[in-house]
Amino acid sequence: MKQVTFTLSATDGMARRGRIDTPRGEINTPAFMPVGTAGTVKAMYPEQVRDTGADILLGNTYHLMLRPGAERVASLGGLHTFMNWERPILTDSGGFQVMSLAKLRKLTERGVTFKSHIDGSAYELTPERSIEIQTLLDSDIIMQLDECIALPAERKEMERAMELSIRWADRSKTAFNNQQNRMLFGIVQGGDDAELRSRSAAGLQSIGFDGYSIGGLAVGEPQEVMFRVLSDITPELPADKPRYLMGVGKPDDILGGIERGVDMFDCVHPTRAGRHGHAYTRFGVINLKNARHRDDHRPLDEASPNPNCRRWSRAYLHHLVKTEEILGAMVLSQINLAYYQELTARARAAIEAGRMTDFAAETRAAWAAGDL
Ligand SMILES: C=CCOC(=O)Nc1nc2cc3[nH]c(NC)nc3cc2c(=O)[nH]1
Repeated sequence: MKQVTFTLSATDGMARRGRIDTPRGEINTPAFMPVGTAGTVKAMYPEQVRDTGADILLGNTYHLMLRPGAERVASLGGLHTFMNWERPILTDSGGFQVMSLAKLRKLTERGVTFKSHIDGSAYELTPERSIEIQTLLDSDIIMQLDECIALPAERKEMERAMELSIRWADRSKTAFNNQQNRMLFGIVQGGDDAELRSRSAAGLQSIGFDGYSIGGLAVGEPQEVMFRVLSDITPELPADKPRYLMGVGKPDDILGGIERGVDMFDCVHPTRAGRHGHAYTRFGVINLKNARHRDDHRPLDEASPNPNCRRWSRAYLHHLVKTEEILGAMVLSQINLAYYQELTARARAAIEAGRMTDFAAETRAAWAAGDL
């Protein structure tokens, strides 16, 4: 009997409020998943990540298979024990990062061979090996190996990669061997072509997955292209399965994705932006590198529920960022992750109350009015 299940509890337009129940705890959707690339959400203790409101975090197969290695993590008790995060973890299949990070990549029907960007050692990633790695990590939600191409692209190229990803989806499903204690997601590809996207969605559903990721987006296309693809494809996906938009995004991307029926998001942006001195508040993003903050004794937002938005002056945060002090990365990573969790928590409440339209309008108005 499947121990990881999705329940839809409310809808408002295309927006959905749901919950994924797993042996390691529940995931409230819409959900934002902090990225814990190499077994750590950078500059954060796992307890702090939980305190921001995160139910689940993401681990990257590519990084972990290179260092410390999937078999080593398994021998040390699995990724949850290794990193002291006992709640759910989603892992990616590694395909995207092989194509964006690895050297000397060779992609064939079998899979992809590559050289590590760290020490040049040789690896092979196939649909079967990716499932094996994610199972060794003991991940709660795992991904098929897919081929994601950058946009813009020729239709022939989008079609080739989409069809390969469906064949790899089938091999991934077979290798998954119907494990009951974790979910396997298929990944919809097809670039910005509605017909290819429809074929991908139909092909994956005929194989059958526990959830459906929407891949091949946030790869350089304008936001309106991403939104059009989402509006077209979410109605073609099963209503009773989670939808996960990979690698997205900034707050306005996430709000637009929720409005178009997406349940799960992941992005390095809040933590990476924090390390680069950008703070997300309900008024929008503030660049604390800017000299205008040098004498500003005001906190970021004294009405925020987050103590880190109330206890530090902008001048001090500016100082930490300019001097590249480690505390700057710590404080701003926490502020940004907490903001992303506050945004998704408020969206969940709005959908339950049937006021998603008002919530979206109020949120965008605050961003526009931004007194930064
Ligand atoms: C990430 C979780 C699972 O990922 C996979 O196993 N494969 C995969 N990852 C992606 C990651 C992306 N990031 C962005 N923008 C920052 N776009 C992305 C697109 C894909 C994609 O099409 N496939």
